[in-house]
Amino acid sequence: MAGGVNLEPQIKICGLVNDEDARLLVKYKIQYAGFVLFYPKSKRCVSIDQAREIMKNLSPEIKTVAVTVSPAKSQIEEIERAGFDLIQIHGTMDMEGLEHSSIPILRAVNVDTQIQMEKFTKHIEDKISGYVFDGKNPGNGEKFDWALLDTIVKHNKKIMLAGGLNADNVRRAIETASPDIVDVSSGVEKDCGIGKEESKIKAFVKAVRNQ
Ligand SMILES: O=C(O)c1ccccc1NCC(=O)[C@H](O)[C@H](O)COP(=O)(O)O
Repeated sequence: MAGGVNLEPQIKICGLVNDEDARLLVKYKIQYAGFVLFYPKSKRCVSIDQAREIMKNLSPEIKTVAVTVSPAKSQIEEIERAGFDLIQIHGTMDMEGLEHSSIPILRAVNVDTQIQMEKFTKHIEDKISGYVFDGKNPGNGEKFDWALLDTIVKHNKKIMLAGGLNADNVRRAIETASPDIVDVSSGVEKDCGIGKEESKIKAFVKAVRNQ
């Protein structure tokens, strides 16, 4: 990646569905907690009320991320009112909704064979605190070619790497792409697919922190 090497990125665990998931994030000192909202097609989708209950188990230093797909203005407002730290946006950006919001944005870029960065007005650009580079279909455990991130210029934005990461491949991903944050969901999930598995989180954290 143009602009620096980060061999011990922060960690985001995405798709929390219950209190136990949240307690594991505290135990393993994970920095970001993601909640999939307003997207019933996802098995990890929770309501804002459920997310707020789960969040009570997090420690204050963990940043909460509302993960959305093409959120409407009213949904952006609801997310802001609920007190999330960041909104992660896949799909389309409702410029009017975002113009009037002050919640920092993580813009998701779902990568297929190349990375094409969007252009935004300065007002929106200033609200984007980082980019989440993810596989083509988010939350499906799909990787993309991490070396594509080599061409990205950071412009003071956080670079988050997602898509098919797990304890076995995350160190290689870090060494290839040197992201600021690594983001995982399927790779630390229980075999039944609902909720996070402690042994997988432990192994993931060990690999990221090179312990
Ligand atoms: O997780 C979902 O089901 C989901 C649905 C719609 C939009 C985004 C979604 N998840 C976003 C993410 O959490 C990241 O894509 C994720 O951390 C990477 O997922 P995975 O490849 O399963 O590790």
